[in-house]
Amino acid sequence: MGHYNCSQILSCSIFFPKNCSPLSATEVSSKGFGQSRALGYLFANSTIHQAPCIVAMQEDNSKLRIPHVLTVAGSDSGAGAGIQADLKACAARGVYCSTVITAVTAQNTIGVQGVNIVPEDFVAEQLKSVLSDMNVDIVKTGMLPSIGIVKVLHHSLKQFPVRALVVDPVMVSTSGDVLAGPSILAGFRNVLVKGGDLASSLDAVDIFFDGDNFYELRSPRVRTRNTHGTGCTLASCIAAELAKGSLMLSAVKVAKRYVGSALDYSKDIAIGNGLQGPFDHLLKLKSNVHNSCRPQVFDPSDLFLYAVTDSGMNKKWGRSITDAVKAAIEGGATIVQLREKEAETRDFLESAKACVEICRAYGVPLLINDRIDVALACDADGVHVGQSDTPASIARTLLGPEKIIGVSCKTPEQAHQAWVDGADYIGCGGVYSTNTKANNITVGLEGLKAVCLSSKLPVVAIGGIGVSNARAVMEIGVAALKGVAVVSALFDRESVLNETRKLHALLKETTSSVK
Ligand SMILES: Cc1ncc(COP(=O)(O)OP(=O)(O)O)c(N)n1
Ligand SMILES: Cc1ncsc1CCOP(=O)(O)O
Ligand SMILES: [Mg+2]
Repeated sequence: MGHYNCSQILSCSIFFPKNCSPLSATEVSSKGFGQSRALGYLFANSTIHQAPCIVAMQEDNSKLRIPHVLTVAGSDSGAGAGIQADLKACAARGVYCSTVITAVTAQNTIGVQGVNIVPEDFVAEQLKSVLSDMNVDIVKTGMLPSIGIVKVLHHSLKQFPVRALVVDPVMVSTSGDVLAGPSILAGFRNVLVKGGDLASSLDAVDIFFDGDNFYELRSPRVRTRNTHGTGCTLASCIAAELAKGSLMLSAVKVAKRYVGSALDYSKDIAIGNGLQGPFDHLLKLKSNVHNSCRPQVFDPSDLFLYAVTDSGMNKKWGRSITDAVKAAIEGGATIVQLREKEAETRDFLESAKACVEICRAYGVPLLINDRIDVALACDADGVHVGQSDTPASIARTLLGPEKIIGVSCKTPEQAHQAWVDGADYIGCGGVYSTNTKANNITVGLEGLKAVCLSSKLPVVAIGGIGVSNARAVMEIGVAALKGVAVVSALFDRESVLNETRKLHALLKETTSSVK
């Protein structure tokens, strides 16, 4: 991070709602920035430095106080910018966002086809509704289409002060026209000058001024057409971080990093036919497009033949994890778990990514044993955790609602807790003793049956199971038992394909006779 000297700064002025007095202020006018087009400017009240942290603050022992940003901006029908971008950015950053709409625009990725400005008195009414009731922490402004609306906002903020104001004025249009000169900037203490639109620069360089020092914030430029709404999003994200109690500089840094990640994540998505598309604030669309052939909901029948890998066994037989996984699926495995206890994290991640590709191509879910970080990094379908691993409730929080979570249980109480924690299935065992997990307490068929009878979740049996005893396991005849999970009977063998086929055929036979 570099420092800029004061000869590069011009003065300007603006009000703050808390005291409405002009503060000394600045604008960066270094050569490159002064000549650039479509710069956005963001401002916020420096009093935020004394702000307490309010994230999920408890009020009167019962109410949870949620950080709250009010955005005062225009609606973008294409939902890439404006109010819609602000809502998505705040949601992504975990902050409540209320909205006062100043104008309704008809726009898409091609351009703006129409603008309908909301009457001043109705903007005032919206402001009063929200500010008089909702404990707003930070106000963020976007499109303020008339002096009258600026005055209305000023008046409302005098009546209902907030902790800080983040202003995102449009100074220069994308076409290069100056829409507001330096004089409107007088009074800001904290200023961020965005350099993201300087297309000639390899990096995206912004300059932040906190009233005393200048900081250069540099990140790699993301090459993408999907940049519509980056300014609104950056400003909203700064507002969101401030609402959570961040200091100004860290709020700006987090916001810049968030926008960079969102752009990078969305760089190849295609929405609309125009030159500048929107990006994905929630970092979700790409994976959904990518995974569109994958079932979104866990299907308990996937537990039928559960193949669990073991790197030691694959190494012993001279095969890679990917070859082992492919052979198991071709032999009939209906779900795969990578249980790579010895692997280095980097190697594990690399093979996990390759296995995700393979499993996705076959439409078979892939879970990761123990390692939630690896599951997230390779976008696996879920994880399997044991009683001494990360609790399933935390795994659920980290992985979100769609991923599959399995939990090892030996007792009905553990099975109940797994259900409470948001798990999808239970792995019950060891049913029989096994060298694969030495010193593991076995539950036997009785223990398996007790867990299955009590469980609200589907169950897969594990531990010492193979062709010789899979029938006995399935024949306990309890509806919750959906299949068997197997390590050595598939992978500590010469041919994974043949062993999986044999076990699959046997399970098929068993289930048809049990029915
Ligand atoms: C399907 C399935 N069931 C149980 C386990 C065992 O998990 P855990 O208790 O965490 O033990 P480790 O596998 O980590 O040794 C499992 N992996 N899969
Ligand atoms: C991971 C695990 N959890 C309980 S037993 C077991 C090992 C199962 O391996 P195998 O199928 O070779 O008995
Ligand atoms: Mg474990």
